[in-house]
Amino acid sequence: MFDHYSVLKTETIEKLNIRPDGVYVDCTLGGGGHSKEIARQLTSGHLYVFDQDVNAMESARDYLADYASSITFIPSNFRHLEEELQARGVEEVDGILYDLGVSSPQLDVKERGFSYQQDAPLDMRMNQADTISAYEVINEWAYEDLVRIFFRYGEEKFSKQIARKIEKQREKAPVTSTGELVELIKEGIPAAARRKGGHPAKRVFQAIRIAVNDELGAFLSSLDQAARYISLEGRIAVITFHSLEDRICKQAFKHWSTIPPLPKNFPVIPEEKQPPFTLITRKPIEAVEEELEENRRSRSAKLRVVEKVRPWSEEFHFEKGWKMT
Ligand SMILES: C[S@@+](CC[C@H](N)C(=O)[O-])C[C@H]1O[C@@H](n2cnc3c(N)ncnc32)[C@H](O)[C@@H]1O
Repeated sequence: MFDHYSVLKTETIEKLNIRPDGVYVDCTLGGGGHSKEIARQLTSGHLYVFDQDVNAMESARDYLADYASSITFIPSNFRHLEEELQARGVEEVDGILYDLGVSSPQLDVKERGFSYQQDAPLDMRMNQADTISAYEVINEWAYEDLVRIFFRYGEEKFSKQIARKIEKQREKAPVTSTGELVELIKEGIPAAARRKGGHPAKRVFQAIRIAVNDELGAFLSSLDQAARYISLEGRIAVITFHSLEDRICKQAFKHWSTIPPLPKNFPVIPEEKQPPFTLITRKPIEAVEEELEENRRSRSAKLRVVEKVRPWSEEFHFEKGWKMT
């Protein structure tokens, strides 16, 4: 059975303003904790749930068995949000939730290769049907690409040194396990720096995981679809766990809720320039002490919520203008 602590559960459900007859989407089903809370509040309403991990979906299906008639399971990447909802005849929804990243079971099942704490094959695919795993990234990607992802997605200062160690090793034989990779990362980081800032492999593992699953690309592409799909007065809630996803969320929400620059002396703001969303959380909501005591992962969690106040206009499309800084 999937055992998963649902981060910021009470706060998220409260901010989603669930209507018993509403239509909701949980983009990241995982263990099903948030979904169960949403489903419990529905009478004639319906919940669509996405997860690209079929194992997660099968376990959550059991966990949610009491609410089966109110839930449609969609085993797909949430980057296909619009397409999958359209295929099921859904025209708009009243609330969408993203609780990003990996679930505890994905981290805990050693063979999935997400953890730097346990020796396992290099994998890290959330969707086990995907063709690129951590093995391909580590053994086949060019030195420059490794440096780029370690630096951008892991904010690792010693990206070049670590990539050089990997390059040297794979000239002799492929790197096949997380244990071998942890050793190479340690060798690439000077001893003094290795003792600071948590486990030395943490940042590089995060970077590889983001790259393998194209996590930022999927999130960016899904967000604009969510913005179009949500009904008036509907809300989008996002829980992020690291600064890169939080930056995307914060900037997208700001973009959707701000009047774009207008020519000087513009007499009135035309309707299509009026921002379609308003911020429900000016500052992100973080876990309270009680939750922090129960769950370590909640420490880095940030919840942001927006509400749709006007019809969507393509003027506010966010993905096209986003640049990684
Ligand atoms: C943090 S867990 C969600 C936990 C869930 N809210 C709960 O209460 O149990 C994130 C889940 O989202 C899934 N996921 C991450 N990125 C995804 C994507 N792009 N498309 C579909 N599912 C994704 C992962 O496979 C994982 O099961």
